[in-house]
Amino acid sequence: MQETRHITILSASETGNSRGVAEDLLATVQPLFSNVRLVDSIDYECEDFAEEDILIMVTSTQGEGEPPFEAEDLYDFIMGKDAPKLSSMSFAVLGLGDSAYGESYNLMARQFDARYEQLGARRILKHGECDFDYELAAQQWIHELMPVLQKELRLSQGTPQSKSKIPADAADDAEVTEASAPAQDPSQPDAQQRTATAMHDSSPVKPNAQRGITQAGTTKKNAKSNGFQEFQAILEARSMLTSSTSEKQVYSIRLRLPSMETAFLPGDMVTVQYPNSSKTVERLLKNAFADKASQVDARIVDILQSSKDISRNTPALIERYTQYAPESPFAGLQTDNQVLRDYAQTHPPYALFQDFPAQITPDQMLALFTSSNRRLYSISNAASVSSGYIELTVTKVQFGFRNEHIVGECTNYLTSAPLGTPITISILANKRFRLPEQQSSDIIMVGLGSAIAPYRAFLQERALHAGESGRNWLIVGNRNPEQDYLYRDELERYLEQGVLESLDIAWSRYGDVREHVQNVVLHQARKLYEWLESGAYLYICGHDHAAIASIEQSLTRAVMLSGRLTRDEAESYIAELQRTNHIQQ
Ligand SMILES: Cc1cc2nc3c(=O)[nH]c(=O)nc-3n(C[C@H](O)[C@H](O)[C@H](O)COP(=O)(O)O)c2cc1C
Repeated sequence: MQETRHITILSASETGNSRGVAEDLLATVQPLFSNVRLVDSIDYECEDFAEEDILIMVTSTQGEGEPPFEAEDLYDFIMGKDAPKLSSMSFAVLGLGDSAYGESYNLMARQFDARYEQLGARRILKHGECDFDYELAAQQWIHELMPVLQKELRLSQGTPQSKSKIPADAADDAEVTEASAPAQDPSQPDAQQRTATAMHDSSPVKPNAQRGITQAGTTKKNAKSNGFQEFQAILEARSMLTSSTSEKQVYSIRLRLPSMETAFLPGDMVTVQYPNSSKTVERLLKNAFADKASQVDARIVDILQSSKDISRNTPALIERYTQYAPESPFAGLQTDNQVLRDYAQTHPPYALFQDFPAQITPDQMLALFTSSNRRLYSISNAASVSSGYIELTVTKVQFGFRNEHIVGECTNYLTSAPLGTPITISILANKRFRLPEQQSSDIIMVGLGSAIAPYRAFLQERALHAGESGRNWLIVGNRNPEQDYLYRDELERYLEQGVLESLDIAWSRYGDVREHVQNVVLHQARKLYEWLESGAYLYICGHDHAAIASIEQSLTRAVMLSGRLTRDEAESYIAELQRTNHIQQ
């Protein structure tokens, strides 16, 4: 072993997934080569780049194609003009992302990979791109990396067995993943989360230990999940926020926390573990095994029901399935292929078995599903006002697919489980979605539908400090004021009390006037620009990517009009506000 050689595993993670993969990589490399260290991006000294020998980076992509919070400084440094030459460094990059994000899918992995090469470093392995259900793909990439590293370091040992587990084989290897979707999108069945745009906290990252929760990615794994701690909360109360005549059913859900788990901040999120309904499991088995479905081993049925995400389709799932259905049109396609992505977006997993029947065993079928049964929601209350419980704003997901009535498994669970049911959750600190450090700063909150959830927490917190807080302006969209006015009483009270300086609601299905949030942004261009000019923080939040893109376009237009700027100037203006965390999108 040549002691002069050294490996740095650099982890850039926000919710702990990449950190977990980096830990697995460390555990795999260490038995062969001891001169290896694992560093979180937040702790990385950028001048060390010049000294690196072999750098293996595991990074997720966050926001809309942004680095994880902890890697922002590192990103700015390495992308900046003062980045050092890296001609003596060898590198490989593994990315974790979610193909639902379209063009920004694994953007960080691609950018870091390209940049290291541009700075003169030598790539030893093609960068990897893992999707939503990243675990298996990450293991495969590590498996490819090991012989390359051995060759690089001229090690003679055989490839060690990875110490990390192959998720599909384990019933309890739960990994938090997230999904969200509009109700009509069968691929992403449980809506509401992906508050895709988030406020950066301009303050340094603070350990969450004192808040009684585990900060993702900086603490040891617990037995079940990477990076964060799960515990049981009790389903305490549930009420409908929409009227009985509304097409959508939106609920307020209250979960009582155990006494030690009360700390969270406005903007934080929660993962919810749900059981799949027996109907969903039966439908899957029926489509996979036809009249032999009833003979499938009870163990497999139990794992499918209690531990797997079997309702969200992904390109990676289709790719795995294609090995059993080589005649399918997806054979040979990469996971970034648009045909594959489109199918994943519009078909639940069981449709694969319907459309491209394959000879597959129950164990093989089980191994297709690598993601665990968890969904992510924004917390809609502030702990400072209502400690001891969290509230969620949950739209019940339901849609028709080929004459079947499909319900989102998690939203169905949350909206129908009996009160008193213990529900396994974990709280995730969301450092990208924070109120400004200066209470006196104004805030503008732009959101769609149930994405009002984190803003409700913001408003509760700001109301508490009403005298010292800056102005609050809420711009939200929903369908119909008579049926879909979420938190009406609270918002009207805040208006009366002056907590809300302005409230604009765009009703998209009300009479002849069909208003959308992007129109409101344009109509209010001047006021919006004035607020931004005076230092306001702007939050944009929602899970409908097309609508968010329209809001962004309106924002650019609003800045052009009110600031009398060219498009380029307006885009630079917005980019600067994003850089300084005054806008997150
Ligand atoms: C708010 C939010 C924004 C995200 N944005 C992107 C994105 O733009 N592109 C992408 O490929 N994945 C995106 N993802 C998916 C994450 O990269 C993925 O969940 C990853 O496993 C997270 O890894 P981490 O826990 O190490 O941060 C996003 C996830 C969240 C919660």
